[in-house]
Amino acid sequence: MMFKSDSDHSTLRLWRSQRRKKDRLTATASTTNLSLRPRPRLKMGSNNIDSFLSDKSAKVFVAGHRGLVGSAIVRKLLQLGFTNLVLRTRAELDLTRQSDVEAFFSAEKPRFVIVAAAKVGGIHANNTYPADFIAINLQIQTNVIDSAYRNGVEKLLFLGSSCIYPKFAPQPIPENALLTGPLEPTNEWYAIAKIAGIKMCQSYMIQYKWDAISGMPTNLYGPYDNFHPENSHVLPALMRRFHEAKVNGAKEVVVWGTGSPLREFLHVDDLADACVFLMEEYSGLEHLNVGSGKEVTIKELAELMKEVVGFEGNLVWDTSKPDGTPRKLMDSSKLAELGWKPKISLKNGLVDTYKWYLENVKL
Ligand SMILES: NC(=O)C1=CN([C@@H]2O[C@H](COP(=O)(O)OP(=O)(O)OC[C@H]3O[C@@H](n4cnc5c(N)ncnc54)[C@H](OP(=O)(O)O)[C@@H]3O)[C@@H](O)[C@H]2O)C=CC1
Ligand SMILES: C[C@H]1O[C@H](OP(=O)(O)OP(=O)(O)OC[C@H]2O[C@@H](n3cnc4c(=O)[nH]c(N)nc43)[C@H](O)[C@@H]2O)[C@@H](O)[C@@H](O)C1=O
Repeated sequence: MMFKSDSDHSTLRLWRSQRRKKDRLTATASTTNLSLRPRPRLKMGSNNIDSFLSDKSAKVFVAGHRGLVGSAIVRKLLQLGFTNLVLRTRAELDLTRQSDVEAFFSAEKPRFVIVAAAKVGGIHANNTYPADFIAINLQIQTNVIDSAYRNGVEKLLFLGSSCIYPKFAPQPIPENALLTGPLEPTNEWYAIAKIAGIKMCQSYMIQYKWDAISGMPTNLYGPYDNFHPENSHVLPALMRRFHEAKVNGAKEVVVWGTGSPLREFLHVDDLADACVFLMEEYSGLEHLNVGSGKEVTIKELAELMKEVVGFEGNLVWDTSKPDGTPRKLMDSSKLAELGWKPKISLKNGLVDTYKWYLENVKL
């Protein structure tokens, strides 16, 4: 089965059905240039099984396993029965250090890699620390992707972000809107690093026929999010602010910007499910959007958060803070065509995340 889009580099392939064919190295003439052909000399593991899910003893390195995304991926893999996860904190392995990353891959030889380690933050952090956002992310992803390739990793999943798209991209944003216009200034440094990560995966796929894919998640939330008052994303920031206001009996809560920007939110457990799906089902050159398909204004999000947390005061809008991009709803129809859909509604996800927050976050 094959899916095609209209971009030059966008032959989407349901690789699994192809790779089950007996002669796996035979590609059709029409797909030879963009297709992924395994490199037998780099095959790892004694049983040589292609499917990610068919060997739960395969060694999987989840980079960034204590973060929002990495921890959800680890939960998902453990739930699926994976028994050989390789995990390192930043203190144990600083992924910005090339020689340390090379030594780690050379010693551990993981069979699969999911890159969920990055310098991440909300609109204020991105705007305030542009050098960190471009430099750290370029370093982490370059070191991990290159070392993974050089040490025989079979498949790697790189995670970007919906901020890679132009500020005024068509809505919902298709994958081929990439590099068609200027970026949102508040996060262009981070976006440039993420775009470089996508291009690096594509280039290794083209030159080395290596199975390095990219997923572009929309705005995420859930357990183990960053609840920092200034540097976090809007959803955890508001959860904490409303909670503290409720506990302290405050009459109002300040929310940044005008409240008019639209954002699409996806629960991180859905994202983790999508990551496993991509590892199992997808080996195309093009990055794939991973979204919920549902958007809300920041004002609607704040009202919903107020209700979930049980704060009874007023909202005050601080319009001196930036709104950022006006709208970034992603078109995730390609992923849907492949067979993946999110399950968790925003309301249910907020209720669950607030429950987790009450049980786990110490104020
Ligand atoms: N959060 C969101 O809304 C979205 C996130 N994404 C993407 O998902 C991925 C994960 O993001 P998220 O989970 O939110 O981020 P978090 O900040 O929650 O987690 C980042 C993880 O990266 C690790 N890390 C950071 N720097 C280093 C380093 N130098 N060496 C080793 N490890 C490091 C951290 O390790 P430690 O805990 O040890 O410090 C942490 O575990 C990123 O690629 C991000 O771009 C995409 C779209 C939206
Ligand atoms: C995932 C994505 O996240 C970032 O982009 P963003 O979507 O603009 O991120 P945000 O969650 O920080 O803000 C969303 C909206 O919400 C408003 N807002 C209100 N009140 C608060 C507030 O208290 N905190 C924050 N952070 N925002 C607030 C805020 O003004 C903005 O209008 C990228 O930099 C980049 O990291 C990236 O890829």
